[in-house]
Amino acid sequence: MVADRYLAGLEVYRVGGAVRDALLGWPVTDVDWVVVGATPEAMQERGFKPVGVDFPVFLHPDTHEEFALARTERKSGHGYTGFEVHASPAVTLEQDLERRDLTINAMARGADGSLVDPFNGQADLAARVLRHVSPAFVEDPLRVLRVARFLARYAGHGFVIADETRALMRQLVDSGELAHLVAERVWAETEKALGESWPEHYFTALDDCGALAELMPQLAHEGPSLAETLARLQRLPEDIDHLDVVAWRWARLVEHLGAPARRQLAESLRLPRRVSRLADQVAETRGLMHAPGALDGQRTMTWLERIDAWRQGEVVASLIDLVSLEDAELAEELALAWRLATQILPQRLVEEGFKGKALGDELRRRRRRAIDDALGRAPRHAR
Ligand SMILES: Nc1ccn([C@@H]2O[C@H](COP(=O)(O)OP(=O)(O)OP(=O)(O)O)[C@@H](O)[C@H]2O)c(=O)n1
Repeated sequence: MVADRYLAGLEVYRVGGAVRDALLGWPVTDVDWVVVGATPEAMQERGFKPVGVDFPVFLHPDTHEEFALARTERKSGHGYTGFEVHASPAVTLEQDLERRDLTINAMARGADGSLVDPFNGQADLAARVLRHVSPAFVEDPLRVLRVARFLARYAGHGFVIADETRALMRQLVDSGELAHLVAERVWAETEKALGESWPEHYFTALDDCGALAELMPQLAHEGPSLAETLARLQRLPEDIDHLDVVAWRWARLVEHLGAPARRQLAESLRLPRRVSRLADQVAETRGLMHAPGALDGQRTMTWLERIDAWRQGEVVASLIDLVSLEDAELAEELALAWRLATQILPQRLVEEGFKGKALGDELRRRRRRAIDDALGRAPRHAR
């Protein structure tokens, strides 16, 4: 770092997640830096590229790491955007650390390797406590979600939320400030939490402070106990791509909701289409599993149509895998039915001279016959 000519003479510190994760012995991927005593002009003269809209942040010309000028923030309106940012060469490192959310995120590492830790983040890290830095915590409603998300990341390592911080989270919820969070931010935090190792802790932490009832009332109020719902998060099909884990976990979370509640939730969070679609497909599959009576051809066809199997064949195997977690026999029937149905190729029917509506009708008829054959062969059907 000393050899870095862009930084020569600048007072810079590593901050935030990079310092925290290094102390935990975790791999550090991106490093955030704070610069003390500099002006935006000086940064640009050195070749740093300004990127911050709301506050002065610059990208390093070579490494593209983020360098933020030390700043303070004061609440000036609602929500997480209602801030007055004050960055000047006079702002100290301690002041910059003080505006941060958690003590474990409010440590800095100097160029000489020394740790700057005015809020005892290192002690909280050792004691496995997520604790707010100052009463200003309540100025940013997003922090309720951030703390819950950090718990989803660290709970398995013994971390808990400090009682006083829980009280502030509750206070933030009671103040009504959560209503000012935009859907995209709520989903962005939720999406990250769902990708963590212990996502269920995100939802229990939100439930404990009343935020779940505000942000996702359908989950807080409908259906079985939250604990029962959350137990499903760790039960996923085996073969899914790790990039799809978030969508699958979300789908498992909402599968018990009726279609209107699921739709409301998807709209209120502005879920990406692929996430809400998978949720619908999983809910349809749950419906099929819990329908009374034995599986028949009609029901199988309806399920395949509702999950859009003919156009999205790649998801069917995973849905069947999901069924197998609860009902191996049913999964076997579905797998056989699906395998035989996919052997009916539209191209063959075209070659036989079918076209237009007749083609669609014939395709459906033959697929149905293949499914009926498959179910006739399946063991349970013979009972
Ligand atoms: N609402 C927020 C957002 C960010 N921060 C501070 O800004 C730092 C960087 O934020 P971010 O990159 O979102 O989080 P990281 O702590 O780096 O965590 P992650 O590992 O998730 O990137 C945090 O450590 C924290 O000090 C904060 O205090 N309040």
